[in-house]
Amino acid sequence: MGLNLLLLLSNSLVLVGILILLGSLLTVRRILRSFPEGRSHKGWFTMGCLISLFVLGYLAYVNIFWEKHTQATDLIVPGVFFFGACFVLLSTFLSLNTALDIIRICELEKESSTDPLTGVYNRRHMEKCLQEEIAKAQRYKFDLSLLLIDLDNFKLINDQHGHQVGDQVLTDISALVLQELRSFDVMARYGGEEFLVIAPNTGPGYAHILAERLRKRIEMHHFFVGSKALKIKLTISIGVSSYGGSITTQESLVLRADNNLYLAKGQGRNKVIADQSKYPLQV
Ligand SMILES: Nc1nc2c(ncn2[C@@H]2O[C@H](COP(=O)(O)OP(=O)(O)OP(=O)(O)O)[C@@H](O)[C@H]2O)c(=O)[nH]1
Repeated sequence: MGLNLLLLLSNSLVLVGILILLGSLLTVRRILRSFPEGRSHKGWFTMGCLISLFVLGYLAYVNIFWEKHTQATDLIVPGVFFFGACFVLLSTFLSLNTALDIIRICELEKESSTDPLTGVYNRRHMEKCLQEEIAKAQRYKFDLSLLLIDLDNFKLINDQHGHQVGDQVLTDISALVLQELRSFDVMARYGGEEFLVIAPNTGPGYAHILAERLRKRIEMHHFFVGSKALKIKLTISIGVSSYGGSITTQESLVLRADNNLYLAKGQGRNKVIADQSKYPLQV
């Protein structure tokens, strides 16, 4: 191999290697933008610094050995540099794709478990959570309560102010209720204007207190909707049920909460009826 060709080849391998490393840095930048702050973020930042150091090393190498490659074996180091850079690019590229795939899967999972209007969980996800909580209550003898919340005379809001205002009220109510719950409580939209709260580690007494707190919070609230000029008052009724006795299944828990909600509506609305044995379960 001629000397000029040897020099051209060895220097090109290192220079192209530098370009490939710069390409990897761009990929690392995209990964950093995709990840929230945290351990992975710090790890990828370190990776970016290391790649930058590699670039400096490659530049120093070309600078020192620009005309010093005289035999075929001198191609080994530039070759290792080149394939090393390819390896870094491939690793970062595959990591980026994996990260984007994971983000997409998380988004799909979130979409499939949340209600698009209010952002709280949907009924499907609620049923899954409830099943898990019942299993825990059975196994570890934990308390468990359900709160079935229904907006009072909500049809009137839709009829008087329109469906869009009704939607806004539903969204605001979800946010208000969520503010009152603990992080491990689960709130789901159970139906049109019905919400269900799963309260783990919560017995009948505290569930009743929680439901009363929610009822009062909504009663005191002024809903400003539309152009904010529209001030709406609204109340909710809540049926509460608690795990224990004959109520040990998903169906019986929901049915008891539903029966209690029915009683609350019957007693004039804006009311909480908690699980009490004096009300027989009506199937
Ligand atoms: N805006 C809006 N309205 C909804 C939605 N889902 C259900 N609704 C309305 O909720 C209303 C429920 O009416 P009803 O079942 O008669 O209950 P209510 O008027 O709240 O009366 P009570 O429950 O007996 O106090 C209906 O007008 C539905 O159209 C929704 O996603 N958006």
